Amino acid sequence: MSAESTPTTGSADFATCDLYDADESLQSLSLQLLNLGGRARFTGPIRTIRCHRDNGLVKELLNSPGDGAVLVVDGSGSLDSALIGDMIAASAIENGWAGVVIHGVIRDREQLAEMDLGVRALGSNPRKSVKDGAGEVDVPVQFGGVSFVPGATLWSDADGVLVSNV
Ligand SMILES: O=C([O-])CC(=O)C(=O)O
Repeated sequence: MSAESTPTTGSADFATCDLYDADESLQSLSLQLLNLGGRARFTGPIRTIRCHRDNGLVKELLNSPGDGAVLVVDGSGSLDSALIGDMIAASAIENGWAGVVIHGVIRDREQLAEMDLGVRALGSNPRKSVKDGAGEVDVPVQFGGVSFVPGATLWSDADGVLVSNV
């Protein structure tokens, strides 16, 4: 299977191992983000947010049309407050987002595990974030040795996360 022949949105049938074998230039995330959503395999074009313990922008963006995109949130790796929970995840599903990859934590872990959304994060914390809206949308972000550029494609499954180069 090649990356070119793989559907690029939604919960398509692919294997990240096969994609990597077909194209070793793909970026692979070594950071072991947990698979916490009910959709374990997801892919789509990347949108991004950079924020720190403030999920105002995350809530706003996931409440707008996702068109099959994956939102990558660089929460600077903070374990101190959740960047999404079940309400924000529900609005992401309603708005057609494929998934959310978070360098940070979530809450409502049991509920997210049952929801049809890809969710990867460092873990969970019941403490919520503030909603002042501080941060940046659709800027390139980096973590775990991977550069996440808006418009690049992300694939996530049980084995890990791959990102195309743009
Ligand atoms: O509102 C938040 O900050 C997170 C949350 O609990 C939810 O999405 O349900």
